[in-house]
Amino acid sequence: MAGVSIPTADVLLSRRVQEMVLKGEEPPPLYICRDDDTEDVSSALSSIPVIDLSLLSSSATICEQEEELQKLKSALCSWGCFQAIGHGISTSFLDEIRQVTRDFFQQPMEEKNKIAKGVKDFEGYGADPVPEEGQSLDWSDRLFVNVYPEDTRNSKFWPESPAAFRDVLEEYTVKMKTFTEIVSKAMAKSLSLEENCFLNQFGERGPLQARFNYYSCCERPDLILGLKPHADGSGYTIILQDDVEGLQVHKDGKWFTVPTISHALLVLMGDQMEIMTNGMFKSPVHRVLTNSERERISVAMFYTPEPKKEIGPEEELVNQERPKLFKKVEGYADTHWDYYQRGMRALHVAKV
Ligand SMILES: O=C(O)CCC(=O)C(=O)O
Ligand SMILES: [Fe+2]
Repeated sequence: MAGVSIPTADVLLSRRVQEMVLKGEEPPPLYICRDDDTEDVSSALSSIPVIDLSLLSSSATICEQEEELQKLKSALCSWGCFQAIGHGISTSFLDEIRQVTRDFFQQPMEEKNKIAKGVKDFEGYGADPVPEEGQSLDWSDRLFVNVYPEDTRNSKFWPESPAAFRDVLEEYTVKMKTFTEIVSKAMAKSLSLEENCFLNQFGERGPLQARFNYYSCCERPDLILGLKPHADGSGYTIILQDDVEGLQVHKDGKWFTVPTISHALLVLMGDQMEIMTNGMFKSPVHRVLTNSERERISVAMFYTPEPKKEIGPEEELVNQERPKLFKKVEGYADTHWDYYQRGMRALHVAKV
């Protein structure tokens, strides 16, 4: 038909979903990806396990510690994720992070575009590059920044407005670094491994990268996803949700909604932890639904081994019943860092 052109992915990715919604535009066809009839969403009572990290500290009894470690192992071997409570980060501080995130996205486009990313880059405000042609697009905008180690930060991508954003993110980074130390040790202990083994694989300079997600309201939640099904290429990811549900984890052929708990952090295994545990911990496929009434925000913190580090299955987890499932994978050049950067699953390159 002469005169009618359907916008391409490149054109759409240079625009913001939030902008289309504010202008009252119809969702373009490239965002349409799901056929609800084929979806199998679980209404089962079983849900993502909740782990109380305070029960893993030396102030808890040995019996409490053992019990919580068993729960942790079972959660990661079956679900590949858990909701962490008792982590020592106050609800009021978590609320502050949620608030600066909302305040950032509520600003005029002009302000946000001061830290816009290039179409093919990762850092900055915008949309992810699409790794494969023909993939549907996500109904979300995001801000992605390196936060640790400090010398990898690009201050030009750290918002100056809202005024509190930088300080809050800096404080959150410090807390996340401590959190990853606690959780990495607990995961090792749950598998009866030396407590520092995963931390040694990540390395002292294992990067933390923050992704602030904004899911605008969507008039067709039956057809459009906030984030399409994917597994994270990270070591593991720590997700702070707001009070709007939307995140779902795939398990046993069904989708399970992650309940919102205001003081909890969802810890979700990525491909690198699946490799390091020789497949014992699962890196679950997950997705985000859209919502016609309320927008949603989340903050995902990706924790990844140092880019140049070689990682592989812990030797103690390789035995006759569980032969080595993965090769060692190096950092650069088509290996773990490369795949993580492209947002693709690393597992298929790492299989023995
Ligand atoms: O928004 C969420 O809850 C999940 C985000 C996520 O899966 C990601 O950023 O990789
Ligand atoms: Fe994810």
